[in-house]
Amino acid sequence: MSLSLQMLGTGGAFAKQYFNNNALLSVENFTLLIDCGITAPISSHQIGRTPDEIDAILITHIHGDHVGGLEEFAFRMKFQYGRKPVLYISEKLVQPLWENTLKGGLTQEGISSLEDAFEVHTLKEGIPYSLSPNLTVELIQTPHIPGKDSYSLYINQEVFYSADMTFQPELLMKLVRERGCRTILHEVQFISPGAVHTTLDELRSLPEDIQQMMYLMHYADDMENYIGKTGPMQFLRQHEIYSL
Ligand SMILES: O=c1ccn([C@@H]2O[C@@H]3COP(=O)(O)O[C@H]3[C@H]2O)c(=O)[nH]1
Ligand SMILES: [Zn+2]
Ligand SMILES: [Zn+2]
Repeated sequence: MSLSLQMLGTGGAFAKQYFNNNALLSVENFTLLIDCGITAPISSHQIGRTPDEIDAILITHIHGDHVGGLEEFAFRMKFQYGRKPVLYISEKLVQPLWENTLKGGLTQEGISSLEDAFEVHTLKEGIPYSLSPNLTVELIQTPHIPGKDSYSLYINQEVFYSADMTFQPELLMKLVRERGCRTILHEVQFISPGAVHTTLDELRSLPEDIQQMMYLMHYADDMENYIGKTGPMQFLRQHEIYSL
């Protein structure tokens, strides 16, 4: 069963030419929104998608470009569509997402916890969960900011979707050599050192066969300057529909 991918945005946190790096992943009649950043509402609007068409949201980590659109999403679902959005999230992110990101805006009569605003499904790392009959997602914790939990995704045991993360060549090699990974959607930073992200130079150091299965995302506004400089790796384009 092939997966359909449409990025709501492919930009890094400070990009202005591209929306936040959020993805619509569809299989059969089920659509998952991977991260819901500040620009998710305007980007969805531009492609004519409304919140009620999204069956579930999954959050990788708590930065604005990944969670900044959740307040609007929850309020629209409550007041325009009369129901709670389904939210898949690491058990470790529930408390910080509510206490540090959403509590201020969403708290009112009838809403005093994350569960009051969303139908929350907590996920443990390392376990594939069935979100729909043809979609499984496994959280893989990957390093981003020290002390801040962040989770990449292993989708249907064949597609790796990186959260924001530092370069983890051993993980990528293991996924491809031992776990059947055939497609990698990876964040990229053009300027070294990566610090909290993975650089283009680091990705270019991977074996050629792994670069061939890689699409680049979460990039800066000068992406066009790097066309032709990424070896076999291709840039994902926002709003284009890919069959994975
Ligand atoms: O220790 C830090 C924390 C943050 N930042 C910047 O803030 C951005 C937050 O969103 P992001 O994770 O997509 O990208 C991050 C970086 O651009 C950083 O350079 N070093
Ligand atoms: Zn980010
Ligand atoms: Zn981040």
